[in-house]
Amino acid sequence: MRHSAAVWDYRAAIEHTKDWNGMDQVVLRNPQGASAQVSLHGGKVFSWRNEHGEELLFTSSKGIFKPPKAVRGGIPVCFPQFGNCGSLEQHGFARSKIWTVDDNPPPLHPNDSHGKSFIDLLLKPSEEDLKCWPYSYEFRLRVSLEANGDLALTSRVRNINGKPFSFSFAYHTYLSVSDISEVRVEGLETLDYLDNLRQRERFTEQGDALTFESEDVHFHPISGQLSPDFSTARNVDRVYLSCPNAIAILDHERKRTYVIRKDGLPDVAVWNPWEKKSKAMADFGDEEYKKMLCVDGAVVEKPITIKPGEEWTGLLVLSAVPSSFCSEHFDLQTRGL
Ligand SMILES: O=P(O)(O)OC[C@H]1O[C@@H](O)[C@H](O)[C@@H](O)[C@@H]1O
Repeated sequence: MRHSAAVWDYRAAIEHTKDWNGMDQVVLRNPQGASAQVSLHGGKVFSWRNEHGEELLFTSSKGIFKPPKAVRGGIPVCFPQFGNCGSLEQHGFARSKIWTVDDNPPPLHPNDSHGKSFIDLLLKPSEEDLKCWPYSYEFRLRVSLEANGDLALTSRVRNINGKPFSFSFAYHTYLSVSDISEVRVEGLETLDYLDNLRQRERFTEQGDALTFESEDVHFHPISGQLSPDFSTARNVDRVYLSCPNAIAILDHERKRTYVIRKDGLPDVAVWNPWEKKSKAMADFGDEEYKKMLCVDGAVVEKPITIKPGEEWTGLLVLSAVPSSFCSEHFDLQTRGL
């Protein structure tokens, strides 16, 4: 499929195809050659490639491709529950459902369509679903590949029920990294977080950017204690609260920076299973924890409640840029956005 930038047809840049498991998927392209693959299984972005064809999302080589199991990697949507804080299955049911494509989605504004392609996926509860979560809703997920290669996800959850309902949410974003010990997360300094490895106890992050140590156990430089809130961590399973709307993940070895911008998503979950948990997960390679980091725009601490007829929107925009290009520009954004 060829597209001239001058007559870019954003609807024609969408290809409906099947993944290797025979599951329906949609491929979005931009004029520069970036692409995103979206699977209807789980309503999930499966792959996001830059214009050089480099994959920016992690997918486990041991992923289990058998619905309804969610394949480990990409960007599964956690809804209507994040983690196990509720009566539903871990991370909610949306990630294991088969979504549909809206063939007639609300159009883009003409000024906003240049070089962009997008798809709207829909999830509505079946009779069976209503038995385990008795609320009627319409979930519209717009996945959009921008002219500059950014990936934008917009979730709209509408209450079409007779009474209010509450939910938590996350874009469970598996970023691909060169080596976890080369990665630094900026934007979470000094924030409070709930530590899932310590019964969701609340801690405060130190002033340094979050890094991930590969070998030795680290001690707090002042107290000398092995400190849970020391900003160098190994296995991490935390929910940072009331975060800024831009977070940067710097991969020094690859000289690439991921920037996450978000709106309507106050919290940020950070997860790396590290060695022991990796070995315990059937759908994850023993060493694969070195190649990924989950950084999720999320709503966890204070669930969203929407009344009948109301709609909630959560926006996430992912960029992957050379670190040299990003540093100064992002520095201003994290502090001032
Ligand atoms: O194995 P799952 O259900 O995909 O979850 C992966 C991880 O997801 C993280 O968001 C959770 O905080 C972790 O506790 C969990 O282990």
